Amino acid sequence: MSNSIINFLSQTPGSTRMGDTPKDKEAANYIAAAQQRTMPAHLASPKWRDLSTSISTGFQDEETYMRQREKLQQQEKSLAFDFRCKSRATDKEVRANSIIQALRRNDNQNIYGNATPRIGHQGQQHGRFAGDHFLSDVDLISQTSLFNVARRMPKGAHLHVHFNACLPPEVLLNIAKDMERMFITSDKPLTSKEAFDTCELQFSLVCKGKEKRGNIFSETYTDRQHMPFQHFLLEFRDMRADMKVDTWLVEKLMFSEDEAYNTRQTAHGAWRKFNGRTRMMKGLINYETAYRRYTRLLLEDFTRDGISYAEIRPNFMTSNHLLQDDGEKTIDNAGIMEIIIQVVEEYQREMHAKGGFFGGLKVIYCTPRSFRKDQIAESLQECLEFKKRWPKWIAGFDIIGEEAAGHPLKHFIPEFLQFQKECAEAAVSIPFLFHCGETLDDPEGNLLDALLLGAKRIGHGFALARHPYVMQHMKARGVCLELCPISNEILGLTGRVGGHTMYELLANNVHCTVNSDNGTLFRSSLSHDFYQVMVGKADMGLAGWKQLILWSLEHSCMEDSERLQALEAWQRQWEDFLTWILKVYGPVVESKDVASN
Ligand SMILES: O=c1[nH]cnc2c1ncn2[C@@H]1O[C@H](CO)[C@@H](O)[C@H]1O
Repeated sequence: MSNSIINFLSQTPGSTRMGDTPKDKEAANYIAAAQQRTMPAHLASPKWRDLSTSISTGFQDEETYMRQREKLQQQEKSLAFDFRCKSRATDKEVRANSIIQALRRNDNQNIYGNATPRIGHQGQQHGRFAGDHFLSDVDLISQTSLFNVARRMPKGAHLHVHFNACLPPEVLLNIAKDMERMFITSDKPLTSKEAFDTCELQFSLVCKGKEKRGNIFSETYTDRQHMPFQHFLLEFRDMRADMKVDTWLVEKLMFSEDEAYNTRQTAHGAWRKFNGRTRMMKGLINYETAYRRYTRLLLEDFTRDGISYAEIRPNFMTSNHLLQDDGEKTIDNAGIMEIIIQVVEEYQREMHAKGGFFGGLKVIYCTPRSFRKDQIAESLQECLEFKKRWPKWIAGFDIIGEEAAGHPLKHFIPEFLQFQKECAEAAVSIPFLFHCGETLDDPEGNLLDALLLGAKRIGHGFALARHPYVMQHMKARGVCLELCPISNEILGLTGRVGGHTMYELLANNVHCTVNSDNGTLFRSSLSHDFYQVMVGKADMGLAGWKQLILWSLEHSCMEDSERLQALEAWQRQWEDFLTWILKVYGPVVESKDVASN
């Protein structure tokens, strides 16, 4: 570089140093020192006090070079998010992790390696691999041993799950089949193959005499006329001999591979399909029988999936109440809370009687971000009332819906501040658990507002990696992220899990948890999200999974006594899980290793 350029770049004329370098150095030392403080004492190196000279670059021989390289690598590893769990791993955990890594290799060879390659552009063949698009791999995933392990793993707390979209679609469709007053509507008559493919269906329970009937399969069908669901099921058979009605309905509710990943799909396009599906779910869940059964089945599903505590997000709207089964009377939001509480308490009693454990469930009061300010104020009021009435059951408050399309957090600042004031006066604590940064770049500054509003956790936070200053503040405050990797992939933030920003966020020691968001629509469960987190990076292991689980318990809204109980139960389950891995997969892996030696 010529001297004149150096002088131009430099703040100090005549200096050979570039511009802000001394300050950058100071800042780098400062950050490294801060990170080092969290490192175990035996690994802390005093040389780190000055980064620019702590590592020499002139080496006389390869051996010295390699020693320095090794040291640097060790120091970097010691800053990794999973280092604490790795360095404290028990013998059993070390063995279980080697088994898990061997299973990953076996799956790559036996499941992905043996599957027929796919044909791409101009006939190019693409081999199958773990970590490819989730919906491309989902059938292979269920055949892998790693997924079997993920399913069996006790996962602690599930902190981000939308209550209307967490169980397989068949569940609500089957309940609806028995409802006499259940009607189906469509935005167009189903008179062509194209109409079957593109129609948007909705369901509603309508009381006697209030329906406006029509036949969805007739040319004259219009204006979302109601067709009894039971008639629809019978007539569908005559219309489509090529397809079972159950299959068709279930497929309507779930994202397909081509829909999510075809080259022309966009994040906004995926959200339009997503919103159509949540509208379809709405009428399937908003009546008493469905709501009760769904709550119960969800608890059973949590137990099967190794989840021992959850904070669920029902969508509360003052304009949208639950119906009684005849479609006549409505049940208000307080009635919804009562149903949830009854069903959960009953389940806990049953579990307890069987010698099992379910650590409980709390509700995150959610309301749409598309609401007007007065509606948000009303929702906040109701949330506060609920907290006073059922202190143990309300975890926090959140606003939901597509972030890029609805109101940003800053739109509601006066309402949020007023709410905080009223909470303080009532001596109750209702943390904000805001959805934000569920975008590539957070153009509206929602992450910043979440920080200023004192949010306890962030739903998603995908964009946080691009905001290092906010990120450092969040770390300092102990804010935790609720990652939803499969959701983010399907809703267009990353092509494949390996490109998810969680790996950068974790590398920066941001506390994170793993969550499923809307498993119904994504063909997934929490086990699938844990699976994806593992296969997204080669260096993920059991210690990483464990740290994410421990953070889920630590950052949940449980009371300390509840948390302690949940942690103790989880520790017992974790030991059983390790024993299970060693027993079931130890012999398989070890005999294979012997065979390949
Ligand atoms: O990832 C998400 N971000 C924001 N809102 C969501 C997400 N998933 C679901 N919902 C919202 O929750 C309601 C029930 O499913 C839906 O209305 C949807 O907009």
